[in-house]
Amino acid sequence: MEAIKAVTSDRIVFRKDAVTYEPLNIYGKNIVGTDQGEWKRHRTVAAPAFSEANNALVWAETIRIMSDWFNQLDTAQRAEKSASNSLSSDLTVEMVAPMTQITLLITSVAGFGRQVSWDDDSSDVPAPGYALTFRSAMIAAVENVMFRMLPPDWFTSFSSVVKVPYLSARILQARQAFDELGSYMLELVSSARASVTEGRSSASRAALLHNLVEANMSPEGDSKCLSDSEVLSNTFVFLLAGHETSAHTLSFAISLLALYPEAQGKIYEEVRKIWPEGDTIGGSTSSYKDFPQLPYTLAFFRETLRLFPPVIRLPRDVHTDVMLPAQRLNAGAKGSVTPGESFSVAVPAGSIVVIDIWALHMNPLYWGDDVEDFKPARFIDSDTYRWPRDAFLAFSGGPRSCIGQRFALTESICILASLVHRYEVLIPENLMHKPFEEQREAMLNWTPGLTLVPTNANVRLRRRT
Ligand code: HEM
Repeated sequence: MEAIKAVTSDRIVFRKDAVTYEPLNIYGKNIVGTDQGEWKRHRTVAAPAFSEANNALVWAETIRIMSDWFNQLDTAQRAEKSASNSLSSDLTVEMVAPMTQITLLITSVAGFGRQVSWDDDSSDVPAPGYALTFRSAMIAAVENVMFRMLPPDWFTSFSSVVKVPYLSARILQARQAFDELGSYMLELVSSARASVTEGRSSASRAALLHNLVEANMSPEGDSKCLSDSEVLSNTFVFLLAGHETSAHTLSFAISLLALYPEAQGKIYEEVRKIWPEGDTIGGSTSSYKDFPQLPYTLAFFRETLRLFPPVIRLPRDVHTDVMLPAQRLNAGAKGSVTPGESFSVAVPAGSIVVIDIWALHMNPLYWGDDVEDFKPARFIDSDTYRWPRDAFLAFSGGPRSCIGQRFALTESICILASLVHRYEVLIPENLMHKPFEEQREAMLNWTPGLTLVPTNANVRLRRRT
């Protein structure tokens, strides 16, 4: 743990390999694809954009989007019931797709300042001069990002002349989506600038893009300023960095709700205190001030992140010869460990060190002998216990830690609370009569991708009210 702290806190000696992330600079330089002084310029402007006003917007939009989704589920449920003549009103839902859509739609408003509805609205036609609506351009850009990042420009031009099956279509789709999203975003930058200059208030005032534009206009010297293309490049990487990480963790969390009904019951108890039964998710009264009233829901989400961190390893390039502190562990009975001798490891410049987040999260020295168990309460402090902050690295640590941590926690807690308020989350029918271990293994199955990808996040939803 000491070595990890040394690595994450020193961004001069231990550097992110910016070259790997350079393809992300599609619209211009941004916080993810830069390092050192260049990165600092982006981070200084970006940090204040993740303000409390932005968190309040995230909460309000999450409530709106969840209500839209619940209406969709009601329609699906009615259709299924009449088609099958079934008495059961349960609905089986695969969670990765809706969670991906929900987190994208939240970022559309709280990131870009563009409110979009759950459905592809047929009356929502592309703006003059565009082939795609803002919503379609955003979704197509995210879905085709690899086809925009990886092929060199000459190959993209070549694809429009010589058709390579499948590949040409995806590359051209990606090009169109990115071009159109870029144009939409430039319009949003201009309109945000106009609203700041004219002191106009607008619905999108707390959106990240608006905040970046405003911070960029403050008279604090040019060195801090980002160009328009850098503003939109940053807003786009917020969308990329934020939606899959959150969507996949939420999908695991929802499977865990079904697997651990007692923990789900505690969330329901907590939620009922702030949103009485029958109330539409918090009614019109719910706001970001509800967040601190949901400590167990937050602990539940953190425990999900401990067991399923979306980013499992972080590599860093070592730029100077350095000594790192280390400690041997003595293995005890039944997987327990005790601290052993401390020593130092010499790490020469030119090495790569890899922070193993998952191993840290599964170390019994910090989390106890029940480290494998799902126990949200381990994230709740008491008079005699403080959960080990330095042993939890899902959002990384130090200066390059996740800038969107509070954004992610705000949307995720609101999503879990509103879901549990409306539905009882249950094991799907095909696993209902299997032993617990088999259910757990099936529902929490994953495959490696850019993040941990849940492969079987199906649950049954039963309306409570
Ligand atoms: C559960 C959700 C999330 C998790 C687990 C997560 C995790 C992480 C981790 C581990 C890093 C460090 C990556 C590295 O050093 O290579 C990171 C960086 C970052 N995250 Fe997140 N993230 C989440 C959600 C979000 C959201 C919602 C946003 C934006 C709205 C966001 C924006 C970013 C950005 C811009 C960086 C780069 C920061 C920098 O280099 O200064 N993340 N995130």
